[in-house]
Amino acid sequence: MSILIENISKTFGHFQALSPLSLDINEGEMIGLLGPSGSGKTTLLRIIAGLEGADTGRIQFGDRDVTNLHVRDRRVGFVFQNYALFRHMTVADNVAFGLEVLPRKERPSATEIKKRVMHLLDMVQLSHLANRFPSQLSGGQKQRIALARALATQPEVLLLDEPFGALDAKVRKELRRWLRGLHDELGFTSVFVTHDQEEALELSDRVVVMSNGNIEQIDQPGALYASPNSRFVFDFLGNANVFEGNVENGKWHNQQANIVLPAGLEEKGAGEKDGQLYIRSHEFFVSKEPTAQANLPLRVIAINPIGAEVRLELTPIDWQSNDVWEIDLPHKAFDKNCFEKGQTLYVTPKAGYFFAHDATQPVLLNWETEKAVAATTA
Ligand SMILES: Nc1ncnc2c1ncn2[C@@H]1O[C@H](COP(=O)(O)OP(=O)(O)OP(=O)(O)O)[C@@H](O)[C@H]1O
Repeated sequence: MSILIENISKTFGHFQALSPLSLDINEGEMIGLLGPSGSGKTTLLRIIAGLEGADTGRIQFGDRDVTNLHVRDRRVGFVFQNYALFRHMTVADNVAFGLEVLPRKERPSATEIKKRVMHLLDMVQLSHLANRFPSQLSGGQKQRIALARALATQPEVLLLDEPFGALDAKVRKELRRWLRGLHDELGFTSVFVTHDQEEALELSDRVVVMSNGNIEQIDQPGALYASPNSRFVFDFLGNANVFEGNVENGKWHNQQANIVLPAGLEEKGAGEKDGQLYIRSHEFFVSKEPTAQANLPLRVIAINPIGAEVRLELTPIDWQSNDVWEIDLPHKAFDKNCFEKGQTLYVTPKAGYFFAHDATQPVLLNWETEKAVAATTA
């Protein structure tokens, strides 16, 4: 079922929670609504569900205009963060609930309901727990039951609000994979809310990045990461380090630190301009001396092994940055250099994005190919 959202807006009192926004969701697509707290994700999801009315605009499911339809007539499935299972009902009764409350003429027979519940429990691989009560389940199991319950009435649209928010990292990951598999197998259309960028990038066909009640960018995960169209998206999607630079003699300077401008900036209209360089945490060389390309001294304040990499937290020496810098190194590179807390090191960017103070579009920089190219935007 495709979903068309057209000029939807919402205010609470004087507060504009959603500015008029539009979004086209294809049948069978999985869409992640990603954004910081308060950006309007849940409000948008609730409006799609019919749990909240919009002030303006129109919503269509396939050919059906559902703008003024009651939640129960929209035929969507919901899953919320806090499971919301009925505590006094067994797992099987929880899953059957949506079917039991259907009007008599739509309700399947008792035998059919039983069969469907067992099938759903098989699908979420929990049929052996059919007679347990929610209090006897783990968080991950409860959430899978909540999903089975949401799917019982065979909705064509599934809406999920931080479905895995309350679970630990490992279970989250497993459930993510499992949900994606189920989505592909059953072919429903899903919209889920998350503030976890990894979750959004891993699970979604397209990600909708929101801030302050607006849609900042809509794109496939790879494209979003490679071509953020604003500082906000860049910042939100990946541990960016920001270098504020003023141009002098072919370099960006910040007090004692400097970075050589890459070739090609002029053609892109960003030559000899002051602005900010955004550099992701893995886009650096590190060394014990400055290089011909950059003199960026930093002091190591923390060393944290994170999976396959080591994250160094660093503060600038004799130059200014508002944030702690983070650099991710493969273990090999880290071991070779034997970095220690308190030590001074130098970083040299390999690639980054340049946002000139007077420009709206970023320029993609690549010192390795000595090029600056216009970042493609959605
Ligand atoms: N019923 C309400 N009455 C008043 N303000 C509300 C109401 N619901 C939401 N808001 C406000 O609207 C804004 C958007 O809220 P929303 O819950 O959609 O954000 P969110 O992006 O889902 O945030 P979170 O990730 O924290 O859940 C917030 O500033 C919130 O305080």
